Amino acid sequence: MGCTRGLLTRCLCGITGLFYPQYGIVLDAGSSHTNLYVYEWPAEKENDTGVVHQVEVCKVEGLGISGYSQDTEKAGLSLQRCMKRAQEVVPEHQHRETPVYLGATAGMRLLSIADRVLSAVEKTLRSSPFNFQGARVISGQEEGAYGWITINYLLGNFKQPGWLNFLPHLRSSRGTSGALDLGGASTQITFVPDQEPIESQENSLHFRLYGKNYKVYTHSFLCYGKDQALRLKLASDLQASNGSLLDPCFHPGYLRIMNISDLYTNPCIANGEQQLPFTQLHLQGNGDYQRCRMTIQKIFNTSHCPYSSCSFNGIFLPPLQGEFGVSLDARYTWREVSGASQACDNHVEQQASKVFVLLQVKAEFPKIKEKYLSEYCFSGTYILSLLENGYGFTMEKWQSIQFLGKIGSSDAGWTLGYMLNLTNMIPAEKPPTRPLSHASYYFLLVLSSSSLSL
Ligand SMILES: Nc1ccn([C@@H]2O[C@H](COP(=O)(O)OP(=O)(O)O)[C@@H](O)[C@H]2O)c(=O)n1
Ligand SMILES: [Ca+2]
Repeated sequence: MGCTRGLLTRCLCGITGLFYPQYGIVLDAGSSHTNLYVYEWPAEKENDTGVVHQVEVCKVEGLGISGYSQDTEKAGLSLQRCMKRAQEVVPEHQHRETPVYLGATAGMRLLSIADRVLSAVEKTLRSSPFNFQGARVISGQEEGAYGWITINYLLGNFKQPGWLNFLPHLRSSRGTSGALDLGGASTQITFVPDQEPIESQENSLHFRLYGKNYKVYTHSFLCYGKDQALRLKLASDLQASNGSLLDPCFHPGYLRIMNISDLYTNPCIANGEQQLPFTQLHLQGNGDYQRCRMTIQKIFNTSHCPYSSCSFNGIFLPPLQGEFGVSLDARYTWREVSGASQACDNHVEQQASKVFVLLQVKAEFPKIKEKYLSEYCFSGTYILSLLENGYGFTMEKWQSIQFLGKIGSSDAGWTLGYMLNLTNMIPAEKPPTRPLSHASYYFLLVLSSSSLSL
């Protein structure tokens, strides 16, 4: 029964709706795969007693939507199973009022025909019984911002009134936690620096949340997610090869043949192809952690910095400040490599070296897909290089990194922050103790950059 049919039905739904939990759905269309999240919160959100939390994650089978550029219809069809799952999770009488958002990240930022893929995806989402609110490619800055909001919302760092505070030990002692997101095609770093003002305008965000102002630094490195970073590395190594590569970032015995044209199919690698006298790359692993780090190092250009301090490629990075939560995807690499969710310096180094041994014993990892297993050596080493050499997490700073999977029942990715924003669930001002009769005080998210459209 839908809530729009008939006056009596509408009245009943209006009254009972006060007591039903509410739902929102966000699809995270990443470069490598899509996840659908269902969030739930108590209906009475205006007095802020409730907490928005994740009740379901459905992993879409197949490729990320940007992988269907040759057959865009399939991008839409691939989502159907998870949309059906969402229909089971959200009670039927609430389908029509439940908003659905799709946000696509770096894979789609790199795709010239992203609009065509989005149209196919929209077709599927519109045909669902939910209240479809739009499918779009979010900017790297938004991805960083929403990831930061998610982590701090879930940790209770905004000191939201009525917060359940079920994880007091993770709550940041210094106000807010920084957010690190390590994806397949891009990586984001977002935190509140001590240093003010933030030297570069495009890295600067301003928020007013629960009556407090936050000046936040963020940067998204397109092409420096681990899948694209591997391409950057291979393209760089190839320049000095004859088409055969002995690669220290793959385990001994590993063989892969790649078409050079496939390697050069995206904007991350510019114009190198024409100069190469061969059409295929023959890659042979000869795992060596130290040498792997050296080859990875080449993709971080640290030769110039127009600011007081930089990460790499001339991008401003203020001194690191406070604790950092590493979101979702790095967890995969981390969990299997180290078996621990907490990182610390020496331990990290040893574990990364161990990858090479572990990779030879596939039987130890029966559940891991071949693709991920074969790239563990590169992935683990790349993440270490990025954090240490790219962002400057030195030995003592490692203590400040927490590898997060879930906080409570919710994944620590950008999607929750995205939904909180779009459903006006984060107030700019502290809500008064007595509920207001209207929702006008909700939400004022002021972002200084013009490129960020919220
Ligand atoms: N079991 C898994 C699942 C994902 N992953 C990796 O996690 C990353 C997820 O990135 P993503 O698809 O969200 O890409 P972005 O669009 O965020 O850059 C990819 O590099 C996947 O290969 C993994 O290493 N192991
Ligand atoms: Ca992602």
